Amino acid sequence: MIRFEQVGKRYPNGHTGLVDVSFRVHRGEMVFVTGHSGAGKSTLLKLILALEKADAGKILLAGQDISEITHAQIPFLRRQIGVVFQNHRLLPDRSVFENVALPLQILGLSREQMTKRVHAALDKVGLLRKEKCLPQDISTGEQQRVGIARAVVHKPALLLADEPTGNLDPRLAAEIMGLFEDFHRAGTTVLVASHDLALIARMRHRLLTLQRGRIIGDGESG
Ligand SMILES: Nc1ncnc2c1ncn2[C@@H]1O[C@H](COP(=O)(O)OP(=O)(O)OP(=O)(O)O)[C@@H](O)[C@H]1O
Repeated sequence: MIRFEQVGKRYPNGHTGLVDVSFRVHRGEMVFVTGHSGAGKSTLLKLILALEKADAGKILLAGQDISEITHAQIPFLRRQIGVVFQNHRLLPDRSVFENVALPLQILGLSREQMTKRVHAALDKVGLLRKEKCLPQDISTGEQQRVGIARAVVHKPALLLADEPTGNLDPRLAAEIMGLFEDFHRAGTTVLVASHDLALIARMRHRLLTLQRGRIIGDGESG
């Protein structure tokens, strides 16, 4: 599903993003990426999303070489991917339903199909009964679950998350990670960047460890 071959990324200010990074993630795998602040976790995710461009090596996503992707191809690439951020970035003046429906609007679905998909996604994260609420009227953990519903509503083959449990207490963090495991079990490829080693260790999935832009470990997390 994802293949990095000797990928390097240096930012224009001279900061090292990634150095000689090679790995493969198979379809349906769940993988954690960890490392200290500045180790390159976000850079790795941004390269997969074509938000940044690698300046060495090759990146393949579902067989497509995205190191050479054109602007016109980027929307098609992103349709295969769902993204969850730490601060979920919900639109404050739109209801839970409308926030989750956003990624579907460009797909040209009928109102009926759209409602069905949004309800299915909200159901998966246990929030069907909150669909009419505004983000400010639900808890932080619920807001993060809305962010996850929005990331999966278009049924992406790949789910990426950047510190998705960053500002949640340990119980909520475990609950959110449990949701990622549910999507993994249902066949989605899941890549989660996190520095919450205690939580990762309890979950037993593959763990890639980055240090100063290099992969220094690739093994089981538990
Ligand atoms: N847009 C940018 N411009 C310049 N340098 C950047 C940019 N983004 C990241 N960097 C640098 O690249 C390196 C890797 O950063 P990255 O954000 O990938 O790390 P991270 O592991 O995600 O860190 P954190 O856990 O703090 O989010 C750091 O030295 C950082 O300062």
